[in-house]
Parts: sequence; C-alpha cells; structure tokens
Amino acid sequence: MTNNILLEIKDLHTHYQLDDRVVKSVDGVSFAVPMGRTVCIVGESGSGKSVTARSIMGLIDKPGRIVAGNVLWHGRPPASGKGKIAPGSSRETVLGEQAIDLARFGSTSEQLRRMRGPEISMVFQEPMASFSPMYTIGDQLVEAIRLHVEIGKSDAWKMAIGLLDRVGIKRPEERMRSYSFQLSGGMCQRAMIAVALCCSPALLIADEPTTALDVTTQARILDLLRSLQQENGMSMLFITHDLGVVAEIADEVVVMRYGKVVETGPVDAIFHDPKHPYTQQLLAAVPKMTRFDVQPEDA
Ligand SMILES: Nc1ncnc2c1ncn2[C@@H]1O[C@H](COP(=O)(O)OP(=O)(O)OP(=O)(O)O)[C@@H](O)[C@H]1O
Repeated sequence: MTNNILLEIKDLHTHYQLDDRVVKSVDGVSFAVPMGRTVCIVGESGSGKSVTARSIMGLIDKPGRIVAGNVLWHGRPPASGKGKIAPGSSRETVLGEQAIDLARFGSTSEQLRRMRGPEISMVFQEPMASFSPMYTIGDQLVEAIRLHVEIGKSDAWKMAIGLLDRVGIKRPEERMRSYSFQLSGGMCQRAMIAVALCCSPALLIADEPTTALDVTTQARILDLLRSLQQENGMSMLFITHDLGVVAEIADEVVVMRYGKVVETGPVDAIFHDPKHPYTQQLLAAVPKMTRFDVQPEDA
C-alpha cells in the first residue's frame, strides 16, 4: 500500500441477520481512498454502496453488523478529552504512524463519535430529511459547530454565516433564520454540505448527494464540492449510481455488484477500457449524448 492512503477498506463483510436469512450487503469489499483524491463507488440499487459507507462511519444498526474485515484509518488519531477543536485551527491532514481499525468500534463508540465531523463527515441523499423541521437552519448549524469546535454561541453563529456564504447560499444571514422546508432542495443540500464541512474534515463521504436534485442544481453542487476539495485538499468518497456524475468528479472508481467489488481503477481506464462485463454493461446503458446533440443545421 502506498503511503498516501487515508482510508483502506480490507475484505469488509457487513451482514443483516433477518429472521429467516442473512443478507450479505457487503461481501468482501476492498479498496482505498488516497489523500486529496475522489473515489466514486458506483453500482446498481442494492449493490451495497450505502452499507459500505455506513460501515465506515460506524452507522450500522441492528440487525446489521460488520462481521469481518478492516476499515483502516491512516489519518492522525482523534484528539483525546472532549475532542473539540480550536476555532480556526489548521486542519491539515497528517497520516498517523499506525492505522486505526474503525471496524473494531461499535456505533456508540466514543472514539468514533469524536471522529465524525472533524475527521470523517457525511452528506446524505435527502437533505430535507437531514434537517429537523422544528429548528432553524442557523440553530442546527450552530449546534453542529459547537459539538466539535470550542466556540461560543455568537462566534458559532458568525462562523455558520461564513459557511453558508462559502457554499454559495445568497443572503446567508437571512437563511440562518429559515427552516429547512422554506429552502429549495439545492439550497438545503448546500446547507447540509456546510454542516459537513464545518470542521474541514479529512474525508467527506457523500451518499448520492445530488440524486434528489435537478440536473442544473446537481452540476452546481458537484462544482461546489470540487472547488471546496481544491481549497481544503480533503479526500472524498462519493457514492452514486450515475455514471455521468462519476465522469465529472472521480479520480478512482470502485464498481460494486451484489455486495462485491467487480472492478476498480482510475476513472479513464474504467470509462475507456472496462475489463469486467458488468462494468461494460453499465457503460453501455448510459445514453449516448451524441444522440441528443443539436447540430447547427437543426437549430
Ligand atoms: N437495515 C437493513 N436490513 C436489512 N437489509 C438491509 C438493510 N439495509 C440495507 N439492506 C440490504 O443491503 C443491501 C445493500 O443495500 P444498500 O443500501 O447498501 O444498497 P445501495 O447500493 O446503496 O442501493 P441504492 O443505490 O438503492 O441506495 C440491499 O439488499 C438492502 O436491501
């Protein structure tokens, strides 16, 4: 393994024990996320993409369980004590001397809880569902910030306004007083990204973050994530079933089917020289844009 690897998944098995059978949602998955790079997991519905992501975050609830394998975090170990970071502290990721195996921690583990936010952050598919309709966006942002940053309420409020501005939300002061149902889907997803980025995580896991959005908003969110990544140098694990999104954002691709990895490689190799028949099928199913191109004489 090269020494710029931040996260390494090794032969991971996550199963759900149902009354009558075992669902092997993740069945021997291995791949790595290098520092500052974007790895896309692609595959059809039910292939185990989300369960892989949730296994990394320690978010597998019963009757699910990681039954074997490793989730090796090569980043620096999480801070001890309350684990809060100082405001404005440098979040440059440093690889630790020894990897921590996140698969050994249960979902309620204190160490894993401290890592969520400052080290690994996650953006989910349904931004609306990620916010409570009972509290304003501002209150929820402030709470998320204060969970991880040693900061007073009014400074957290200012920091939240800065974050909303950074993710491209216009009139952020006004939006702080809005409720999630008063925002558009795209705005809500931007606010969610602001929450995820409040501690400049070393790794952002994005699970279909643009699926619920229209194509224009989707393109804007992808642009936003790319430029934030360039600013921060964070790594991204991006989950999607959309190969158009993969082409836009991936450095490396992991193709999953039935809980297994069928092929991995750099994005160019996967698109131009796919080896596995399933990858070839996925690519063949993408509509050819040339069919819809409007030629000047048609215009
Ligand atoms: N809580 C659960 N209990 C039982 N089975 C589950 C549970 N969560 C996921 N699974 C099963 O694990 C498998 C993988 O699910 P997963 O959500 O990871 O798929 P996915 O590739 O992310 O699909 P999608 O693109 O539709 O989100 C599926 O067969 C799913 O039914």
